[in-house]
Amino acid sequence: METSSIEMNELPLATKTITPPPSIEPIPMETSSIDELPSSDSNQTDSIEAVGEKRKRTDEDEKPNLEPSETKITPSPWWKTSLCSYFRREASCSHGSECKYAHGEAELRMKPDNTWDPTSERGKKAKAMKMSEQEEKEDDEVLFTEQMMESIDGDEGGGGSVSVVDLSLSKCLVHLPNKWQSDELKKFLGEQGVQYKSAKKRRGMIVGFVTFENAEQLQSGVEILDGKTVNSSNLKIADVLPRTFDKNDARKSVKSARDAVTPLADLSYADQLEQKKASIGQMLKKLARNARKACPNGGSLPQWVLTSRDRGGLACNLEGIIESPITNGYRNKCEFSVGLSLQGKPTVGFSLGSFCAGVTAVEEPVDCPNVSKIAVQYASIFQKFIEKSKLQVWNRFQHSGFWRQLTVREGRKPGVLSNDEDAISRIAEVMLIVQVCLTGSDEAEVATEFEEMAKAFAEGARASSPTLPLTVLVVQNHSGISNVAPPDAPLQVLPIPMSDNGTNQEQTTNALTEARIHDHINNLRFSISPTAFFQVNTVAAEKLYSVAGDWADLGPDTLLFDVCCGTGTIGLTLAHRVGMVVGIEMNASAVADAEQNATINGITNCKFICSKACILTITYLAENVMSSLLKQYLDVTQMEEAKPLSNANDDFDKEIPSTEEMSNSEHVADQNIPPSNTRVEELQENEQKDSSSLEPEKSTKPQFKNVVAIVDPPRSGLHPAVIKALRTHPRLKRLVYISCNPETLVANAIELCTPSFDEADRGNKNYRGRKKIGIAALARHRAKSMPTSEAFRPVKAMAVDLFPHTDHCEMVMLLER
Ligand SMILES: C[S@@+](CC[C@H](N)C(=O)[O-])C[C@H]1O[C@@H](n2cnc3c(N)ncnc32)[C@H](O)[C@@H]1O
Repeated sequence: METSSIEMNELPLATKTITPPPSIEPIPMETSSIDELPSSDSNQTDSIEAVGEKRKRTDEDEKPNLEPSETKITPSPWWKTSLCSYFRREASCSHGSECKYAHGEAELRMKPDNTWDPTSERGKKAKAMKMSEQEEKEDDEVLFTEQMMESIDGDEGGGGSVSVVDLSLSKCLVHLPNKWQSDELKKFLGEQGVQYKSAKKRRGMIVGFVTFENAEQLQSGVEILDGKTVNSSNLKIADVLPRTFDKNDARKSVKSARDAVTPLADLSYADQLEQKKASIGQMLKKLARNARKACPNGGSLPQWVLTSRDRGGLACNLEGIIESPITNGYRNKCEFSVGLSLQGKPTVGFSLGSFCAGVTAVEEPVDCPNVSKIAVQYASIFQKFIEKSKLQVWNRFQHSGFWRQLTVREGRKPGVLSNDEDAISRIAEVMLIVQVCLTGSDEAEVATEFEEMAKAFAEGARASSPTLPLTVLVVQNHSGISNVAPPDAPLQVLPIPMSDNGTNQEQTTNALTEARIHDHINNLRFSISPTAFFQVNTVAAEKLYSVAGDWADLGPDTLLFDVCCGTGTIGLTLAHRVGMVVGIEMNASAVADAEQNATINGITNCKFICSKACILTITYLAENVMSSLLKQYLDVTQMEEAKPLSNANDDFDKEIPSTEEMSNSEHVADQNIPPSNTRVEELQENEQKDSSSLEPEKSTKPQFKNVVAIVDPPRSGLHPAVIKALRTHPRLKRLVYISCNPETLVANAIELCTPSFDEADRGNKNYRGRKKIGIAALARHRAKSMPTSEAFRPVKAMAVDLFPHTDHCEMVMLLER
């Protein structure tokens, strides 16, 4: 089987060597056994930048400091607790029995913390068992923490009392269709012949709640419903955990905020890196497997697919994983939900699970190592304030309340890099964004609350030791279902009261009109507005951008497209290495930031293009702007050659995916919900206006020989039409894909890297099947309709860990043709 553990152990050797400081012993990279043997320097793993390199032989290795029993020295507790990379690869090792690493599974010992090398068979088995235990637990209980039960008798307004509901006679039904409401659930129960007292279901959740009249009804209902298939999902029956249950009850295991937000926090950082590298390796295998299936029948397979077997099934070499220079408190942006805790207390922190799965409890951000100390302090100040506030916290079931979310954004001083202990001194600016729902609120009351809130933040910041920076305080009004507000949700900057220094004079404020803070990347200063994207781990992002820049093979005659450019970070940090940068971004304030950032850094060879619409805009922009700019900046003879083999725009209108298709492709995972078809003309009109300034002015423009694109899309990946635009521009020979979601990178790479089908064999690109299919399968389907064009090939990939303690990881892939 291609995904077998043996193959995972055969990840290719890294070619990129990121040299650790001299005092640091290299770790045995290729084995995936990156748990180091302990040395006198307990911090050594923190300084090692990448794993994936070959283990290097050193003099130290020749004279192992941890001798076997022969020398009468007690062996280290770490002796033979990791597998030896040489032995694994070569079936021999020059250290023989003296080797401190285990030669095979039989020799392997358990680690002092009672765990096994995660790359060993026993390690993998233990991990799989832990995961399935976890899943079982999660399936058995649904954490139900809001007032739905109170209104279960049919009072949608929630006016009932929890005492009327007997929880021992209540059950949760899990895996119900998302769209159903109480009426559909009741109808379904009736059709199944299930008798019950009351049934409740909210749209947007997969969980419904049913209360029975007595134990017999409950038993019969469970028998009928358990495992029943509804819309191709099997129903599960779970117990209800009420909001008031005893958290310390050992029978009920409930996730903590730490488990929910930083699920890997209990692993060593070396093990986290190893796990992430292995998972990126799996993605590369998935790409090769799917590409093989996506190639036209009867044609020859591309070389990179044929040679994937030589690389253990990987689509291209995985060069290694670059670790984050800081692992604790690294997030420069933390979004804290406001809601009720398990005990029903107004809380500012993290949700313990997804609303869709019936979870709304919010717990304080205790022991979450990715959160900065400043952010935790502000969350606590805000929590104390809302405890006394007359306005209610947000209730997702009832869709009511006022206080919804607190976002803490931090800006670093230039050139300072330190560990978490210095976090406060490293942060120069802080922006607080408080999300509220103003619907139905009293203006005067709200004004008073805002004033009190600003006072509470200012006093809290001053009372902290050391004093916390507080630069901007913004309120965002949002009434949508989830806390993810659209970028144009109304913002209001609140004045922050300044200290009166003990005098009784009227307080002054920092009445800012512009809400922005600043951060620094590669010695450039970046201005960031409230809703603009900025990588949350700035120091690790520098490493990510530097890999992308190195792989892009830039030069003075390069025209660089920075697709999904945000505040312009990638293009601006690489501007000095290219002739011209064109950034494309849909968030208007991010584009304004990008332009300002070019100005404040004295960069003149960057152009940023914006549309405030959705994913369709970049489709249009990517295709039209790119061809327009190609005309401007590439010489005419080359343009002739560069004519796309097929007109990428001719079926633009038809390119709009149906909602069904979008949900199949999971392209709706973030906010990029496509506009309705009726808005397309309007969009095109606007974009035509935007791009009219890009009409050819050949005489005045420099000519570029080399066209490179760096794409950095959101989790949903690139829209199919953008993929087509990139692929059908023959001048674009090199593409660096940065991804925060390797699953969508794989899907997009299938379309970019598989050969075109003959006209006669082309499929219909829009998937109309009734069955939901995975994104890779959908990409294979779409690949069939790719206009005739030269395919890219994956050249190399690198994992970059921007998110220690979580299971997310960035991935960079170089594609060439
Ligand atoms: C992962 S961020 C990368 C931003 C930037 N490259 C950086 O590193 O700071 C993705 C960006 O793509 C933008 N975006 C999302 N969908 C887009 C679309 N359809 N067209 C243009 N930009 C889009 C988002 O607003 C966001 O700024």
